[in-house]
Amino acid sequence: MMGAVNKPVVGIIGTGAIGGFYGVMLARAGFDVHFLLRSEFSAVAERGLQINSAVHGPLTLHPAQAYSSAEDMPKCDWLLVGAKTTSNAGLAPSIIQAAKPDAKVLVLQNGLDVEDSLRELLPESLHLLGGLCLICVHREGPGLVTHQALGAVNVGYHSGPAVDDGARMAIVEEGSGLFRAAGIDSQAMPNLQQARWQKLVWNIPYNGLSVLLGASTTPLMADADSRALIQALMAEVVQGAKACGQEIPPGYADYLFMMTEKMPDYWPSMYHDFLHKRPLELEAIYARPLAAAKAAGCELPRIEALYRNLRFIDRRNV
Ligand SMILES: NC(=O)C1=CN([C@@H]2O[C@H](COP(=O)(O)OP(=O)(O)OC[C@H]3O[C@@H](n4cnc5c(N)ncnc54)[C@H](OP(=O)(O)O)[C@@H]3O)[C@@H](O)[C@H]2O)C=CC1
Ligand SMILES: CC(C)(CO)C(=O)C(=O)O
Repeated sequence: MMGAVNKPVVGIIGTGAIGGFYGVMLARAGFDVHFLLRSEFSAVAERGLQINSAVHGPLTLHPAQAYSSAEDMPKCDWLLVGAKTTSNAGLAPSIIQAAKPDAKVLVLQNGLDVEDSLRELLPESLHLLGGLCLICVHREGPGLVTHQALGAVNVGYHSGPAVDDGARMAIVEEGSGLFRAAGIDSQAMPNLQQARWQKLVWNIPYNGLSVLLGASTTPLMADADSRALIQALMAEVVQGAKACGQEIPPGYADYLFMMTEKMPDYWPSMYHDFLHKRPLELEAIYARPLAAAKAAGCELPRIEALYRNLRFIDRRNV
């Protein structure tokens, strides 16, 4: 492992599949990484973090700098938020506690406008960024993450003290640079809103259908009816994005569809939430895109039907 001299101090707020994977990769690249945990704190404090990666092989971080309270963490330059969107507002006090006054807070989550509920609770001096993770990871047990495929993180600026595009892109590049230094692909995105819509082209069909139909990607891609449904849902996301002024590149939905055919069989993170009776990220992945499209005069009936089915399931899944 390289020395951490002059490298930014990184805090992981919510060390699950995403927080654990990227945190371990950054720590192994020599960054000084501190992990905030909740239910898995004791296990990680005792045994460290283990990533079983189909891409990088088995990766262990032991000891891991684990904390059950942000009050015990050192002040960090970068905070990577790896909790689900459903806990964002409640995380603000921990983020503030662990942040240097000019820290950068990078929200590694799916969905639209996920930074908004945090922004109003954070001091103006903190930079807020969004990160779109193209990766297949899930928690296998306490401190144990399975990484099946992919890994890139695309980063964009949301809000904060950087006043012009140049200053914003410099911070975004710094964020992308952290991941690249750890051997992870990362692009600096000039338009976070567009990047969030683009990611939804995958999450809106697959996350929801995995829960509704109880099926992972391989069976979903093997059946003519689910394939037609996925393509129709993807087309609606592209339409919604366009209505909101965000252009999805032509052929992008087809590219994602074909990429999913080549991926190993995968259960999206929403299915894991359903299985473990955790709240589903319906607000971020469905309600906000639907509301944004509606406000722009665009109805998305298939997405709306999927959303209503999922709300029914979510309410009964306690
Ligand atoms: N998994 C994937 O492949 C991908 C996920 N995403 C997105 O990334 C985000 C994170 O997903 P994922 O990593 O799968 O989720 P996980 O459920 O694996 O991880 C969330 C973690 O946050 C922790 N947490 C929640 N609240 C707190 C708190 N108050 N204090 C400390 N820790 C807390 C949870 O702890 P506890 O155990 O106590 O609940 C858990 O460890 C989601 O928005 C998801 O949509 C994006 C791309 C791919
Ligand atoms: C689209 C996918 C599977 C990887 O590209 C992903 O990032 C997700 O589960 O949100």
